[in-house]
Amino acid sequence: MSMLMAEELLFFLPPALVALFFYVYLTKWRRKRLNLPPGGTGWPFVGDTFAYLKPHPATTVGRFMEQHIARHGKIYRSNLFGEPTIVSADAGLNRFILQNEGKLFECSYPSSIGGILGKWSMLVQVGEMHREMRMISLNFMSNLRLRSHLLPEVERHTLLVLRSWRESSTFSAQEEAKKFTFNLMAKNIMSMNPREPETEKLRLEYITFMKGVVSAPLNFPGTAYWRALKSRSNILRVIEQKMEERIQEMTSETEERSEDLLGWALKQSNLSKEQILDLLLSLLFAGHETSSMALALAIFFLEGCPKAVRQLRIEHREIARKRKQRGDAGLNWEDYRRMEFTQCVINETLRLGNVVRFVHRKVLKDVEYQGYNIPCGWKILPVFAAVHLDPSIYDDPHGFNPWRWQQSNNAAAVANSFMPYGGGPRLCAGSELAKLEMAVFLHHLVLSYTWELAEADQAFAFPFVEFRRGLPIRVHALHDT
Ligand code: HEM
Repeated sequence: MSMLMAEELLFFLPPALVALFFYVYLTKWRRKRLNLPPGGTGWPFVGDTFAYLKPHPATTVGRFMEQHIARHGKIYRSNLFGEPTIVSADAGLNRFILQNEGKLFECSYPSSIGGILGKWSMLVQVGEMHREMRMISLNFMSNLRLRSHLLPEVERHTLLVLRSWRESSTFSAQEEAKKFTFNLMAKNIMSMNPREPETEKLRLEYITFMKGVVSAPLNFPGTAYWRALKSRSNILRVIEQKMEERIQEMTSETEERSEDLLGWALKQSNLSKEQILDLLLSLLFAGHETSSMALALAIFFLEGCPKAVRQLRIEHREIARKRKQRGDAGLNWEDYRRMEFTQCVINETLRLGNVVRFVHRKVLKDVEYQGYNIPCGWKILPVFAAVHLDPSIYDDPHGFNPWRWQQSNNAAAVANSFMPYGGGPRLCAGSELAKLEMAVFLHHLVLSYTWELAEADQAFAFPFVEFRRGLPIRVHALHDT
């Protein structure tokens, strides 16, 4: 038997080697003929992945990116995540990539993300299924629902967090921001109430889960990925139980429950149970990590910019005065629309903090851009952070300057380059909710407290953005408001 195998091997090996030789030769020959963007391939197998992902301050692009842009320009080639990759720090190319989603390029996240978020997750789905899930999410966060339902909910959850802070106490602002956004999403997705043991248990489970989303997909006991997969099962069990309860209750549904996404998806969509589970899980993920980090970054940047806090306080005192005159207990949509300087603070926070630094795409067809060939099958990364910190677009790009959004001299260039929520057919489905959350939270924060850093801290891109020490702050209540 083994003799036979050896003979077979001898028979097949030479043609296989010849085929391999031609494959390598043809690939090289094709590459030589193509005008690929400048760059290199880095180390065997891993390429430049580790250098690219090396943690760096969130308000910078990191040394790897800086050096590569200086050496090769804003579009360069590399080898990242095990694939030949084009990296783009070019505003025009980034926009072109996102707007041609499904035609020339397609969303393509590493297998670790798909494994953890699930094969039906909206972030990894493409085509028809993505469109259906996107429609459900957009309906759920429609303008009408934002005004009528989500605004009061956001305010209620803001006050729950802010009223739990004790005078002169020190705590992690990042943790508080995460609690706020998680509880808001859990309530609106599945009608889970803050502070209840099952909500708190789910939140803690989610922290382990999150660590796996960004870890290497090594599935054996003890790894972050393995633990995250376990957390995924535990989280799904909770969501599944909620779903079963809901199906039972469908006939005698209360008014409040019919407002949540779970009820909506069960009633209005043709999705299977498995698909709804992954949809809810990924919305919990997309809607919680990003906006909480944006909020923590705003608290951090504002602490270093007392002039902006003073201006915010003036804006929000005026809004509070008008609300009082009306005799309203809470904010209404007109109040929110008046938060103009607040929107500048939010924009500047997203520009400088870059919560989502880049997105993953693959090339579906050979593309030519600015004379460069971008080959089909390659990975391509539009890096928003590099554009947002580009000195040729933003003056003093590393400084926190919310006023730049009031009087921009190069308004058109800025408008075309500012993409914190991505763009095209996959533009963030929760961008309006995220802005609302931040604005309402900042409203009550500046009216109720002053704050200072209890310990020096800095946000780092790991590449997910996080404060090393959790952003410890000390607060003092303002009694005059
Ligand atoms: C400041 C906060 C936020 C930032 C910076 C942000 C950023 C982004 C970005 C850049 C994308 C595009 C990903 C890609 O193209 O591959 C995205 C997608 C998405 N975001 Fe957000 N996001 C934020 C808040 C939220 C919130 C509060 C929700 C609410 C649930 C949400 C839900 C989603 C969903 C569902 C998608 C997928 C859209 C699709 O594929 O069609 N995001 N977000």
